[in-house]
Amino acid sequence: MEFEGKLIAADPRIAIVASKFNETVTRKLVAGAERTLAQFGVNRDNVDVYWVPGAFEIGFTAKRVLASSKYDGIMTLGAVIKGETDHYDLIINNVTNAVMQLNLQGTIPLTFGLLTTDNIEQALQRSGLKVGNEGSSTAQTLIEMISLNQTI
Ligand SMILES: Nc1c(NC[C@H](O)[C@H](O)[C@H](O)CO)[nH]c(=O)[nH]c1=O
Ligand SMILES: CC(=O)[C@@H](O)COP(=O)(O)O
Repeated sequence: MEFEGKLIAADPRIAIVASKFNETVTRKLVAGAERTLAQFGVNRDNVDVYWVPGAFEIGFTAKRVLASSKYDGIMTLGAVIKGETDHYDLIINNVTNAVMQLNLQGTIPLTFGLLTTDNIEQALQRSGLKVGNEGSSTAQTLIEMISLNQTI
C-alpha cells in the first residue's frame, strides 16, 4: 500500500474511539473513516470501533486502547456542539488535552477528529456534506502518521 509514494505498514491495526453524543453526526464520521481506510487498503478485520457515551469519555477509552498495545494508530471522533453554558469549552479543552497527552506518552499516533461547532448544521456540513467529512480526513492523517512512525 502506498501513501504519497511511501509504503505503509502491511495490515495496520487501527482503533476508532467515537462518541455517541450527537450520533447523527458521529455515525457519519465513523462511516467516512471506515470508507477511507478501506480505500487505502486497510483490512476491515483490523479496524475496531469503540463507542463511548460522549466526548468526555474519549480520553479514558483511548488511554485503555493505547495500553492494550494492539494497534498501530488510534483515531478519535466526536461532535461537540455549543449549548447555553460553558460545558462546550470544558469538554473540548479537556479532550484535546487528553488526546495530546496520549500522543506525547505513547509510541503510536492518535489523531483528533472531533468537530467543534456552533450548531448541528455546521457539524452535518463537516460530516459528509459541502465541507467534507472529518472522519475521512482524520483517517487519511492517521495512515500518514502510521507510515511516518514506521520510518522513525
Ligand atoms: N455536550 C456534548 C457532550 N456532553 C457529554 C459529555 O461528553 C459526557 O458524556 C458527560 O459529561 C458525562 O461524562 N458530549 C459530546 O460528545 N458532544 C456534546 O456536544
Ligand atoms: C451537562 C451540562 O452542563 C449541560 O446541561 C450543558 O448544557 P449546554 O450544552 O446547553 O451548555
